Amino acid sequence: MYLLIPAAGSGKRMGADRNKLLIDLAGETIFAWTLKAAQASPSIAWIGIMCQPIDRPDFEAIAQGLHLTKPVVFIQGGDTRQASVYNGLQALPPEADRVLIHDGARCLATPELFDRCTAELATCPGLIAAIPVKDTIKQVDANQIVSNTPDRATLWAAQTPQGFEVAALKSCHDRGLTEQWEVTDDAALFERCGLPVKIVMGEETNLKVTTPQDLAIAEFILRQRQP
Ligand SMILES: Nc1ccn([C@@H]2O[C@H](COP(=O)(O)OP(=O)(O)OP(=O)(O)O)[C@@H](O)[C@H]2O)c(=O)n1
Ligand SMILES: C[C@](O)(CO)[C@H](O)COP(=O)(O)O
Repeated sequence: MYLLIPAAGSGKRMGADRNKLLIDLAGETIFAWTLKAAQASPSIAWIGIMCQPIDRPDFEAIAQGLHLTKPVVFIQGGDTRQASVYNGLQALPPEADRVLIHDGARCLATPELFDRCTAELATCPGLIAAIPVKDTIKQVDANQIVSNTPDRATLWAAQTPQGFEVAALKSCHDRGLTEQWEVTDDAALFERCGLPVKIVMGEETNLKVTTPQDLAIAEFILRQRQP
């Protein structure tokens, strides 16, 4: 399976002075933990990393230090996650017919999750890892008044990996560009184009390291995993 890792963000919500993927987390960078999971997943055969030029030397050094056995390609990132994935899709080898996309910031995803998504992607054109929401979710209007309480049984929190047929996702991204859709994940483009997106059970621990609080929680989870 081909894997694209969007890693071209800046980490504004982390409040760091550099890409948050370069922050230390339990002795490794966030980026290194993500790469290690991809390396340990038998189903992943090729890794493309979308990053900003300023971060590339650091990312290359980290990847080199991990002695990865899989081909790793660095790709110019874009101004948004959507643009970074667009660039990643253009850089896939022509023989790539399916692809997994996994946020560099979701550094706690297990190799087993990658493998489950890979296996499932043989059976459908699009999928996302997701978990059922535990909270009661309120929809709120512009005046901060609750307008609706959707049935929780229908609500799932989207994660990555997200996997797709390459040709279909490329045309969804092209349409997104033409129609100026702005989305926060690739599944949203698939959905807007009327294509089905299947759910694969995600992982409670597969959080996206977004804020300093997430960093502390991620550190706790990683320490628990260490023998
Ligand atoms: N222009 C961008 C923006 C984000 N990402 C990547 O998309 C993933 C999810 O984005 P997020 O967690 O929001 O990262 P940042 O954009 O870095 O964070 P923030 O929104 O707080 O600035 C991250 O792995 C991030 O590096 C990307 O490849 N290109
Ligand atoms: C793709 C994603 O990780 C799914 O949960 C998420 O949508 C990334 O979006 P963010 O707005 O950058 O948090």
